Amino acid sequence: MKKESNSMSNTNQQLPLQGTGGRPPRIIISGGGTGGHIFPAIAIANALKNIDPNTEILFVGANGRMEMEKVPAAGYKIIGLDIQGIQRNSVWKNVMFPVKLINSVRRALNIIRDFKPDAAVGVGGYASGPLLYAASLKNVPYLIQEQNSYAGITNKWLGKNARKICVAFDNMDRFFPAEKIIKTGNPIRRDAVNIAGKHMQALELFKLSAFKKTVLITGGSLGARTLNNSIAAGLDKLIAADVQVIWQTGKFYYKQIIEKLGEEYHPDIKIREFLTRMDLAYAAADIIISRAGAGTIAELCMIKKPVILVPSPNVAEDHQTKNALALVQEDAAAFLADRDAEAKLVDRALELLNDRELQKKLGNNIGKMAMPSADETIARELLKIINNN
Ligand SMILES: CC(=O)N[C@H]1[C@@H](OP(=O)(O)OP(=O)(O)OC[C@H]2O[C@@H](n3ccc(=O)[nH]c3=O)[C@H](O)[C@@H]2O)O[C@H](CO)[C@@H](O)[C@@H]1O
Repeated sequence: MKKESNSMSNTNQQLPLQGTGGRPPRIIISGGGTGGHIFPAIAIANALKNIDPNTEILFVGANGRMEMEKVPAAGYKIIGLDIQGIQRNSVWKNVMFPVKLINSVRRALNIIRDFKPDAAVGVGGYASGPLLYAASLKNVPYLIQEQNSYAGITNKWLGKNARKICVAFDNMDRFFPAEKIIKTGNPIRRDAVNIAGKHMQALELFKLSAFKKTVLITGGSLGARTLNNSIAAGLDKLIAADVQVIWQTGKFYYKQIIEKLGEEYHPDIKIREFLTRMDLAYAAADIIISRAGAGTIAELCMIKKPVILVPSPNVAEDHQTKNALALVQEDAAAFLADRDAEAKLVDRALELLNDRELQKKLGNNIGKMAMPSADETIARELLKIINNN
């Protein structure tokens, strides 16, 4: 596996930025479903625009999914395909799947015909499959960005025709042809991790006291039931310890938590459905409790704060545990199994808040694992693909 350095090579910098016929490059970025796919996609788009503001970028997502809201909010155009994933819990819900898939490939072929991209990117999620399949039918070269230490069936299959596969973990040749793999790290939105000098602004936004310790709880882009239950079970202890909390519940759980606790439960407990300013949430936090999604982990490495990871056990091949252990092995994060969280999480958080030495060690070590230029490295790889085509 080839490993890219974090700084750009000269060869890369001298790349002419041109699409077909000398016009600026046109690129389709496809995928989504959760923040873990969408935000890396936006980071790659931002890096492409940073290299050449004239680059034309079109996103292709799945109707009804988070990308249809988050991508326009980031300033990019998106077209939705009428595609869903296989529903494992119900055979009936899958009856329309083959029809939707065929229609999505047709629609993707039309999008490619109209937009005339020089290259495409797939970040995983429902829309990547039909779009990249259509790209291969139309001889449009494409790159895959795999965030996790485990690749799903669709990405493995798409990997066969990909020009490059950008990954964040070692040993990915279990899933993809070794000669196509580049270890770039996961692309992160730079504004989400730019926390320098923002502590006061963060305290103001969340109406927090400068004299109390702050715990940030994040369950990833959708929130996490176990983290919510664990915090709810330990609220009295947190309040008694005079700790303030930014508690991101996730969209699915917010209403029921608010119904139970009330909007203004306690002035030190800030309950939020979704955090649009992750930078300020990270800036406010003394310690962070988090799921172990790949994108969140890449961000945590950049902000260098002490973290307790509680990986979700409900993801393919238990990949969040692998994501978390990669850090734990380097003494870069504390770890708590999902099954122990309700009984132990709040106590562990309070212990960590009182242990300055451990906080320092974890913060230093997690910072060593950051790969800050993944977005730019991937953007340059894509431009190389266009150049060589
Ligand atoms: C349940 C599930 O399937 N999780 C997967 C999903 O996680 P998920 O969608 O949670 O994604 P990640 O943890 O990788 O990233 C979450 C992203 O959402 C942002 N954010 C989060 C909360 C919030 O309130 N505001 C906000 O902006 C974070 O800053 C981060 O950029 O994709 C990841 C990357 O493929 C996988 O590793 C996870 O296993």
